[in-house]
This record gives sequence, structure tokens and C-alpha cells, in this order.
Amino acid sequence: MTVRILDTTLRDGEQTPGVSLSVEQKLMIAEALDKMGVDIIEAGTAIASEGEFQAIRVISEAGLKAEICSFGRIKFEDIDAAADAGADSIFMVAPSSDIHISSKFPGKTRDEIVEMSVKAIEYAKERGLIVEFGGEDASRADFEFLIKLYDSAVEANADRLTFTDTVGVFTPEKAFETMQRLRERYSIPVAFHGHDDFGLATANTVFAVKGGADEIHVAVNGLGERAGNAALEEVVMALEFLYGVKTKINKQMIYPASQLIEKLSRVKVPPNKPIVGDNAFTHESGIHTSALLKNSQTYEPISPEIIGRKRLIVLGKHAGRASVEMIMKELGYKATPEQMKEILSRIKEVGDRGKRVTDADIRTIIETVLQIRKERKVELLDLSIVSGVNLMPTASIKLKINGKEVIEAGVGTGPVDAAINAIKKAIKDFADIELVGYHVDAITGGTDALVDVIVQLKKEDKVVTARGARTDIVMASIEAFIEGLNMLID
Ligand SMILES: CC(=O)SCCNC(=O)CCNC(=O)[C@H](O)C(C)(C)COP(=O)(O)OP(=O)(O)OC[C@H]1O[C@@H](n2cnc3c(N)ncnc32)[C@H](O)[C@@H]1OP(=O)(O)O
Ligand SMILES: CC(=O)C(=O)O
Repeated sequence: MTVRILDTTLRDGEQTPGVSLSVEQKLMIAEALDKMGVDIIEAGTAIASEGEFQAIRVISEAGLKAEICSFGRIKFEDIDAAADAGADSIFMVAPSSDIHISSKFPGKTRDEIVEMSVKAIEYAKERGLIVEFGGEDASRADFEFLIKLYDSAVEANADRLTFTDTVGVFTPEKAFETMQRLRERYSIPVAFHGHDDFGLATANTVFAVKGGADEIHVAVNGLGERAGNAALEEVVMALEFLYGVKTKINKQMIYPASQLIEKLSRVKVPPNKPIVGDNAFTHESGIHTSALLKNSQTYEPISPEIIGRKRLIVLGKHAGRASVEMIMKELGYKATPEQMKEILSRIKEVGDRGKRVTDADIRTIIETVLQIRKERKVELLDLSIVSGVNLMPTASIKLKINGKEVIEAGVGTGPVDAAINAIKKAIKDFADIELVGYHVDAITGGTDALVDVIVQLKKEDKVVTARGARTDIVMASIEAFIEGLNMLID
């Protein structure tokens, strides 16, 4: 069995508070979704704004394989907007629970909602759209009324039906049973749209498929209203690997799409998020690492390569000998068994003090124990910063890079940003480095506090962490950034 995927990252996903995407960004995401193999791209709500209308138009004209869908209400203007934008289909919803009907349409009866829905479906069909019709808040609707609404939609020639768990109150058992009943009753495809208010969206969506859903609505990284929609990556991987249900998704494209969407939506993926989180294939514990190095299946349910990722072994207070040996080899250092023991003990000491052990900390510990210092490719020679009222924070910087002096200037939203921008400009010919994480802690109290900055830098698919600790936040940030750079440029 192959289940069809409607991806709603660009519609419900964009309804995530604070997220808004430009036409160009939406097109980039739509192309990534298409490459990943989703069947239907719900590209937005054509009636919502000029930008939304244009985005749907541009995506519809992009020659993608996927069906392009616009969301809409049971209103002729929404249908016109979807059709005029060139969408192939409309996901059109009518209120179906009494709470939605009475609050949104005071004075209107259930029968009047059915009548409005039928007229809207007929009109959408006249406008040439494929109609996917949903009862909104279906999981809180009277099931008998829902059936009446769906029966009328089918009579009006709707092409597909959707059951929406709008406020995420469904359970896997109910999803299974409901979809089974809908599947038995209707000959047209039935879909499930789930939300994660109780953390059950993935389970509900998987059980909806077990119950017979032909199509499911998901969003990459679980974006969506409130707690979000069912996450594409979780649902697809659970269906394929745990339930033996096929999708058309090219799993190699899941991680690149997730990263693109994280970047453009500016919604950070939590590190412990299944499949796409930073820690999903990262191991620190010595017992795990030692076993993983012998057989990766010991502590990994699936290989990271399946979804275009790599395994990462990190050192921290839970590390053991095997992890240290591996990292030493990776960094190109040689040590005696005693030196290894000392390195491990110093790493654990940092962790025992409650501190995160960064990659740069590890290198410093190794070099201290081995009494060597590898040459740094990037060194700070001079820095000056101007910041104040009515002027743009500006930094000028002199670096020695591979033995050559480079002078650059940068502006930014504050002195740290300006200094980092100046460094980025200075190194642009040497490496394409991205700052993917920046965290500041004041270790002591007061304005003279010791500030601990941890940066996370990325070059291609390699990510390193580095620390700077100073009473001057700009210097702590730059120290951390340059330490990280040196690890990546090595
Ligand atoms: C669960 C979901 O995710 S639903 C999808 C949510 N998505 C959006 O809201 C998309 C972005 N929305 C928008 O840009 C705007 O809300 C628009 C353009 C759709 C409508 O804007 P406005 O006309 O200013 O209306 P407003 O947003 O204040 O209220 C929504 C209206 O839609 C009506 N409505 C809500 N659901 C439906 C429906 N399924 N069918 C018909 N009308 C509906 C409401 O009753 C309300 O009507 P009223 O203005 O007569 O009271
Ligand atoms: C329509 C929709 O997004 C919902 O019911 O959740």
C-alpha cells in the first residue's frame, strides 16, 4: 500500500506564529518538497494576501510534479482566488463541530452549513479545481452530522474528503476507528489532518493510515498552528520502517528539506527532535560509542545515511576510552595510553563542573596533555569597534589568515554582530562558514561578570562548537568564533 502525502508546510506550517515566507522562499521550499516526492503541495491560502496569491501562482507555474493546492473556506471569493492563482486543487473546509458552527456562523443551522458547502463545492468544480473537502474540527463534531456533511459533499462531486483533528484532541484508537468507518463508507479517497496539541499527531496519523486513510497531511519539522502539525519526517519514517507502509518520499531528501525549512522559517528544530534534530544520530555515552563503533545497529534504529545524515560522536563527561581514541584519530593526534587516560579524565572534569565540553575545549585539552600546539590558520591581530546612539555598530578587524594579513570592516545590529560580520568578510575567500548557534551565559553576577560564549559553526556538513570566556562579551564571542574557525579550516 502507498499512502499519498499532502505537505502543508507552506500553508498550516506557515501559520506557525511568527513565520512568514516571501514568494521566492516559498518557491524554494516547494521545489525541495517536490524533489522529496510529496504528492500534493498545499502552497498557501490564495485569498490571504497578494503575496500568497503570487506564491501559489509562481509555484503552480514552476512545472513541478506535485499537485499544487490552495486552502480556502466555503466562500466563492476563496475559490476564485485559488483558481485564478492557477492551483490544481483546493482544500476547502466547512465548520463541522457545533462549537465552530455556532461561534463562526451565529444563527446558522447545521443544514445551512451543508447547503453552503454543496454550493461551494459545485462552484469550485465549475472553476476546474480538484476539490478536497474537509469538515473543520471534525474530531469534536457530532459524527452523524459529519457523515451527512460528507455525503452531501460526495453528491456534489467532491474528489476527496479530509477528517481534521483541528485542535489535536484525537487518540490513535479513535483515528483508527474513524478512518476505518470513512474508508468503508466512501469510494473517494479519505485523508487525515492531525495536530500535535497532546503530542499525539504522529501516532494519530500513523493509526489513521492503519485504519485506511489514503492520504495524510503533514508538515516538515512539525511546523503548524500552535503545537504544530504531524511532522512529515516522523510519520514517513514510522510508516515505512515500523509499519511497512510505502510513501513516494525520497528519504535522502528529508534532511536537506528540513534544514532549508528551518533556515527560511527561522523556527529552530529542537536538538532531540526525532529524525531531523541535531542529536538524533549523535552519541556521547562511552558504553554506546564503544558498541556503536563495533556495530552501529546497537544504538541506532536506522542508519543516518538513509535520510542523508551522518553519525556524530561527541566527547563529554559520559565519554569512554573508545570515543577519545576515535576523536584523536579524527583530529590527527597520537598519544600514549597514559596520555589518553589523562585527556579523558580532564574532559570528564570539565563536564563535572557542569559545563558543556566544546570541540575547541577538547582540542585545548589534547594539546595541553600532549604539550604541543598545532598552528592556527586564523589569528586575531587587531580589532576596533564603534557603537553608540544614532550610528550603525561598525567593526574593523585585522586577521592573519594562512600567514597573510587581511583587513576588513563589518556592520551589524550590535557590536558582536558587526565584529562577526567583519570576520566572515575577511575569511570569505578561504572558507564558507556559517554561524548556526550562539549562546551566552554570565557566569558571575554584575556588569563585570565573566561571560561564557558558545558558538556552533558549520562548514559544509561539519559542525563544531567552541567557547570564549571573558568579561568582555565582544572578545568572548570573537575568541569563540576564531577558535571554531580554526577547527574547520584545519
Ligand atoms: C484550522 C485552520 O488552520 S483554518 C485556516 C486558517 N488560515 C487562515 O486564517 C489564513 C489567513 N487568513 C486570512 O488572511 C484572513 O483571515 C482571511 C483573508 C481568510 C479572511 O479575512 P477577513 O475577511 O478579514 O476575516 P477574519 O479573518 O476577521 O475572520 C474570518 C472570517 O471567515 C469566516 N470563516 C471561518 N471559517 C470559514 C469557513 N470554513 N467557511 C466560510 N467562512 C469561514 C469567519 O466566520 C469570519 O467571517 P466574518 O468576517 O464574517 O466574521
Ligand atoms: C484546516 C486545518 O488546518 C485544520 O482543521 O486544522
